[in-house]
Amino acid sequence: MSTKRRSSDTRKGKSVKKSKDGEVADLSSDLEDEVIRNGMKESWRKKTSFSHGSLQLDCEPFPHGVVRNFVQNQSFVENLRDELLQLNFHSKSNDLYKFQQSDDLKKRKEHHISHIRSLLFNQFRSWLSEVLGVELETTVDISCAKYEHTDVLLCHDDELEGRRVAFILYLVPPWDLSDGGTLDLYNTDEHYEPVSIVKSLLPCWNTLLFFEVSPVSFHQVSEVLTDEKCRLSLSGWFHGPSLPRPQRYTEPSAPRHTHTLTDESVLFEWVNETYMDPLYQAQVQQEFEDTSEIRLPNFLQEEKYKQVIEALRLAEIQWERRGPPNKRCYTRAQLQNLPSCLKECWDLFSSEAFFLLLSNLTGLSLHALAAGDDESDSEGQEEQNEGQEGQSSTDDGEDKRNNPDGQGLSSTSSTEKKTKGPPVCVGELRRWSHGDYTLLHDSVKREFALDLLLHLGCTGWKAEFGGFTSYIAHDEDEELLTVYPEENSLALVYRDKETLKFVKHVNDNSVQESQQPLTHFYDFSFTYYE
Ligand SMILES: O=C(O)CCC(=O)C(=O)O
Ligand SMILES: [Fe+2]
Repeated sequence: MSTKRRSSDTRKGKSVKKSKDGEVADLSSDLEDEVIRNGMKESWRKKTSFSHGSLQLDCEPFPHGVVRNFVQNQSFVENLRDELLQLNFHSKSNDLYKFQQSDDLKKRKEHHISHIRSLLFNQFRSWLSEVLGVELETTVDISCAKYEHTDVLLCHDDELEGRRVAFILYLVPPWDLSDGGTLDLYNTDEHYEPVSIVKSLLPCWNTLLFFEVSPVSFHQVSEVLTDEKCRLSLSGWFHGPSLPRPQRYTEPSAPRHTHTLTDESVLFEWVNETYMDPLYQAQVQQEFEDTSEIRLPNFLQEEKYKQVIEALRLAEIQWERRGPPNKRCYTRAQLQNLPSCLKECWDLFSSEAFFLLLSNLTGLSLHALAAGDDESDSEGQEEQNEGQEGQSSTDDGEDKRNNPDGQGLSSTSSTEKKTKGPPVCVGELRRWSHGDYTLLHDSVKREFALDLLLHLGCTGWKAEFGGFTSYIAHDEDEELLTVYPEENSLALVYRDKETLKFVKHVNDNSVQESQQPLTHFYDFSFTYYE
């Protein structure tokens, strides 16, 4: 931890600064008012709210403050904005965000940028240190962000070593709720997991917002919906001693099941007969072994496919929302009252016959009858693997799959496999609409797995709508594979322990550009473990 010191420029008096070109920059005079400062200080200590002049403090759902008219001089702020807009911006996109970030501002020499940086990390930092009763360090941590139509920063808590207070100075034109781009604050549950948005703050010209970074400081920048305005901001963190962090909550993993007992007839009823041909299967397996992924178009037979599409539109399906928002946001169908056609499709993916088909298509040992597998048959073992615990056995865990290179989709070559037990699967029928996504997070158990995705109702879906599945290498932002929604096309992807996946945020283009009624699509998402 770096040395904590109160810098010599803590000014109690006037802070007027003359720039080279004569432009003067003063922070709000309310920041120099002792009565207001003491009021803020007292409220922060008691975790109550406070409002006076251009300053406001609220402690729900977590402590945050607002300073309106942060810089007194209009023309300074306008020139600062123009200076920032001249910088190079880089498009940033991953599971959590899509926006543009400027070059590093730490050392920029432009007049207005260096001046605001100095005001923030000297004068304002001293004020904040006093109000919070915390020594904030002189560390400069600041960047400029530009959010335009469909840009977003999903639910996160900002926690990173050293960060104590987050700040954002908004440099936006007049902004309405309908423009999106609000800063949304979440409340949290007993596990310190975010639950729902309880406060939304509209960005406002020359307004500075700050909040304490803590285990509960979950927030998001909601998607920008206007295509006429740019949400420009300066943001960063004041560093200081971190608040104590309880251990992050690890959610229990979904129960996994062994296959259900069925005969082959289910395959001949449902699956395009092309994929039932052993010669064709051998070709698919060859390709899969080379690339660890394959797409099988027109997977369901035409008639069955039509029935499934029709059934997906039935009102009787109960769609439940899945959270928490720092991990996922989409709906899935409850199994109890699934229309019979969808239940049958579900049963197909869970069936013994399908485990065998997958073995033949991929070369993985998902069934004892698969060539090269020397395991005993796992018939009759149903629903016995609850979560991760049920899988351990006294077997040696040796790789018995007949995939010759022994690797999944990966940038590395780790070979460790799941402790041996019978092959198992876990699945969901999901619906993806505007605003839905999944995020990478620590609770995902990293292991070898075969992912199956069957996209439905997505004809006309475009890559720029989001909703695609992205596979990336752990700890690197390297994209390994993207699975775009394709109608009635089965995607199989074998991933290793170092490979993670997420579904990209479904954005406003899906609503604006798609032909009605294509505002959502569906997928059967199953994962199989050898
Ligand atoms: O721009 C905002 O309102 C918040 C930005 C933010 O949360 C961040 O950069 O971490
Ligand atoms: Fe943040």
